Amino acid sequence: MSQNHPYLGLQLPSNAPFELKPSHGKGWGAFATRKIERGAKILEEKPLFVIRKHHDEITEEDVRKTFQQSTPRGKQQFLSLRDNAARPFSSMNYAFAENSFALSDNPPKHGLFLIHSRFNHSCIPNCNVPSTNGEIIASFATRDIVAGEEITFCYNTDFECRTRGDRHQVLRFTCECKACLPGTLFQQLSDTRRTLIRGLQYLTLGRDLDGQRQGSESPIIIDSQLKKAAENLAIQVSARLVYNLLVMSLLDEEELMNDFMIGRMYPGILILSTLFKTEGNARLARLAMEQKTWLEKLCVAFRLWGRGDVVDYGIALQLRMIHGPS
Ligand SMILES: C[S@@+](CC[C@H](N)C(=O)[O-])C[C@H]1O[C@@H](n2cnc3c(N)ncnc32)[C@H](O)[C@@H]1O
Repeated sequence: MSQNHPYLGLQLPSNAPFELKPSHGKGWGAFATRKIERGAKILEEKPLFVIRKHHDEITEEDVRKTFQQSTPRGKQQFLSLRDNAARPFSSMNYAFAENSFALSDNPPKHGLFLIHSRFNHSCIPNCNVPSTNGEIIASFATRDIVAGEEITFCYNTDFECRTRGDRHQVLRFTCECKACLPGTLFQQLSDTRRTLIRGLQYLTLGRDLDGQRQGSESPIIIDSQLKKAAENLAIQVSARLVYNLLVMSLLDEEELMNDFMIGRMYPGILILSTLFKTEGNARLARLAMEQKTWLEKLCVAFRLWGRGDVVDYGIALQLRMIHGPS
């Protein structure tokens, strides 16, 4: 059946390091045809077409109109899309939603991408969420990928803070990656690590994933005084550094540490480590950051635990200015 599947008509770049083929239990997917080194570009792709609206405002009529304006080849490629490689999509709007990526929020812009949309999801992926540059999107290997391995990215940006059950509710399919396989030690630890990361994020940002405060019915932080201190952005700089390094160590254990994650988190941690004004604290923070691994940095930073610094009050003031009044 896969010999005459419409996806075989999708044109890959001549140097693409992957092929499209059936992926067990996941429709079709992209599989490496040779070793792809960490950091290497996997695919750069232009959209088949673009719709300039917020995704929840895009209608069947919008997609139909844009489709009508496409070239005959574009039309044929759009019509070759299948709902998880099986049946034709029930509507053009649904086909667009399942095969598009946001290009910008302001002004809103979504592009339909034929090839990147064939990449399946993993909660421990080996590829970044395709990054945008104008209307072009690109994906890179976040670790070495061996020939034959499936190329995956994580469909949601906050999954490092969500447990398996939580993730599956959002995904609407059952992921079977290493972090999702029930009955394994890794999976149990994964849920614990991701819950801890969510709590540590609450402690440093004073807000939950959705930007909200937790009600008492969702006790990620059960110590009410600590929760209040977090919400008032009054957590000491020493504790902030420890919480941040603990997040990095947990991400490392979870196999989610990669150049994109480092790029997102490290600059803030580095700034934090230079804020200490008390000499002994400043020395310890420097020593922590000089260590090689995240765990080693964390172990040294633990020696700062509970040590107040003259900068604590100033940081709270600055953060309140950034985050607004609590
Ligand atoms: C954007 S498509 C990915 C390509 C799709 N497999 C295909 O054949 O066209 C997203 C759909 O693929 C399936 N999928 C993606 N990742 C999956 C996973 N880890 N486990 C099971 N199904 C998955 C789901 O049906 C999902 O709605």
